[in-house]
Amino acid sequence: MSADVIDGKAFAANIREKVAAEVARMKETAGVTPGLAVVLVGEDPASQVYVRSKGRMTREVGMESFEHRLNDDVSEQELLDLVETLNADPKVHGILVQLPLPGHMDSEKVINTIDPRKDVDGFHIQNAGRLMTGQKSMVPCTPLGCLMLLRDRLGDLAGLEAVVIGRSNIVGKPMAQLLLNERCTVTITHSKTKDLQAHLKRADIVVAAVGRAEMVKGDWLKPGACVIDVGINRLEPEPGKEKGRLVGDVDFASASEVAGAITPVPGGVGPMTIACLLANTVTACCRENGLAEPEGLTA
Ligand SMILES: NC(=O)C1=CN([C@@H]2O[C@H](COP(=O)(O)OP(=O)(O)OC[C@H]3O[C@@H](n4cnc5c(N)ncnc54)[C@H](OP(=O)(O)O)[C@@H]3O)[C@@H](O)[C@H]2O)C=CC1
Ligand SMILES: Nc1nc(=O)c2c([nH]1)NC[C@@H]1CN(c3ccc(C(=O)N[C@@H](CCC(=O)O)C(=O)O)cc3)C=[N+]21
Ligand SMILES: [Mg+2]
Repeated sequence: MSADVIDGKAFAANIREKVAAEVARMKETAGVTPGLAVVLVGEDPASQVYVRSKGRMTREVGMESFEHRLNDDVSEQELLDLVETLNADPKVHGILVQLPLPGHMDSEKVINTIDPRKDVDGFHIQNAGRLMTGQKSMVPCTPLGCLMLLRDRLGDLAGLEAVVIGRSNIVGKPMAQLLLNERCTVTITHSKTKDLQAHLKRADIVVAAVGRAEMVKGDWLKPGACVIDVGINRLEPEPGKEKGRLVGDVDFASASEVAGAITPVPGGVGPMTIACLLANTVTACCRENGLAEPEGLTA
């Protein structure tokens, strides 16, 4: 193996330490405690684990955590009412509504009901528009975490060729926008892209956000490329095992023979997403209270 393995877990722990120090300072100097509300609709076990670990880490950095669990047969109006209540609650500085929502709900409407100043996911149309036009915004957590890892590894990204695989509103598009803001030359690829491998062969930076287990192979990559694997895919369990292994969208074994650096799954982008969610909550709370924003926690 030639690639350096990027330790997202350690990097994320470092960010959470910075967040914790900031939270302590805010309590002491301004008497405010940042609060994060997480809304989970339905009983999906994987989502419940994710919400629990977010809640634990929120409390570990000294912030307040508010968890709201609704049955999946709740009406859209009841969810909208809860969002409005959280918008009006001065103890809540960040609101995350876990996606995907049940099919009978209009996710766009729910997201756009969140007060954009409390939209720590950065999914509200105002935040997406602000990011696109270079105005101060809340930046989506997963792309922000990826950017932090890339900057740490590569320094100035200007002029580098970046290929983003996937064009979702929550990962691919904001990721591409952040890389463009860094003045990379950015290509966004997707399921209708004709020759993905031809694009990847030129890429100094690859961000894979597809949702297809181990799709990207090592011989598709430019030697020395920096590979950020966003995918979270659960394989079928091996015989006698209850749970399948967690893998990314990149075939780690072959890719690590060719890449210069690569994030593992688990232990790469996932922990960064949670750390950036906490960082965004601190940022939102500082803005709300007219406090100086900490360095190094935003894009
Ligand atoms: N680590 C973390 O913190 C997070 C991880 N994830 C994970 O990241 C992955 C992507 O998530 P998300 O963006 O929400 O997924 P979506 O399903 O919304 O988007 C997937 C994208 O991949 C594209 N795609 C599908 N098949 C191919 C293919 N064969 N070649 C090229 N592109 C393809 C799709 O193209 P098209 O648009 O044409 O259909 C689409 O744009 C998932 O595994 C998810 O679990 C997500 C969020 C956070
Ligand atoms: N409104 C909203 N915002 C999101 O940011 C959001 C969402 N909905 N819905 C689901 C996806 C997925 N996502 C993950 C975040 C962290 C890990 C994570 O911490 N993963 C760990 C390990 C997980 C494990 O071992 O089970 C890791 O990769 O090391 C995974 C997945 C955020 N998402
Ligand atoms: Mg996110």
